[in-house]
Amino acid sequence: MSEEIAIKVRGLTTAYGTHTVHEGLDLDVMKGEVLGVIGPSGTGKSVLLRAIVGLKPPETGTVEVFDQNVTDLSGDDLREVQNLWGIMFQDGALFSNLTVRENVMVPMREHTDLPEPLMKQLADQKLRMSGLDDSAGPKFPSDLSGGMRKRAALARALALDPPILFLDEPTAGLDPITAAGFDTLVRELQSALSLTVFLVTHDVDTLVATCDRIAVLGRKKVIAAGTIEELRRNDDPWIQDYFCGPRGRAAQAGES
Ligand SMILES: Nc1ncnc2c1ncn2[C@@H]1O[C@H](COP(=O)(O)OP(=O)(O)OP(=O)(O)O)[C@@H](O)[C@H]1O
Repeated sequence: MSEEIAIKVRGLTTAYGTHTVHEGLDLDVMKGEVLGVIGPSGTGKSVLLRAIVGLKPPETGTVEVFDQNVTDLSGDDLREVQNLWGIMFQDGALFSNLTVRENVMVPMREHTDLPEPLMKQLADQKLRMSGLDDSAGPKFPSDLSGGMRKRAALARALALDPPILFLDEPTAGLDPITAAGFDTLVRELQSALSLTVFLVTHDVDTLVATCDRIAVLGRKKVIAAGTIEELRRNDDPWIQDYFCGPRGRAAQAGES
């Protein structure tokens, strides 16, 4: 991790109708870190991710990615900046009518003019990097297990070699062993590719296994950010319950 800021969010306010989700939210994601984003259900973790990547225009505030203000971009400018990140949505969001390999090729088709054979080769490479063997490429998403679908979605997020990866609940719905395998993969890829990772999760095991720092959302803002050790010393009741309640203690025991 460097001291350089990869993503800088300042004064972010988002709303749906009269419902304000974030109000004056500030957040820094440092280059090369895995930042976990946690908080009670409905505090706006997914909306924050969507606001950063331009899918939910904010009411006010700015988002800078590598010093470039991405808040007001549209058209070609937005498309260009989208090459800086890959996104793995909560449900994987694979196209069910495309093979796994074709799914990984979708961002390449949208953002590059690479020849078809090279796209196929690169897609297979991303699938292998994500822990799938060559037999997965020609299959349809429905032919894969939940864990394999998550890996395919990760391969698609990595399709354009982005420096930043957004993961929304990557281990949700996986059994603990498959989830642990996915956590290891994320950490290995982060280290091999020097990725900056923004990871929304409820899974305390995932936080312990993958994250350098954690940001806690609550009361429409980031109420705390730091390492797990730092957050364990925070006296906010939700944070105490999260890290020092039974599940947090179990994860801590697994860590030592
Ligand atoms: N498309 C939408 N239209 C209206 N309200 C929305 C929409 N998307 C999200 N919201 C609202 O924004 C708030 C934050 O939602 P969000 O999904 O970001 O929460 P979250 O912290 O990710 O929750 P969870 O942990 O349950 O996934 C919620 O009150 C939700 O109902």
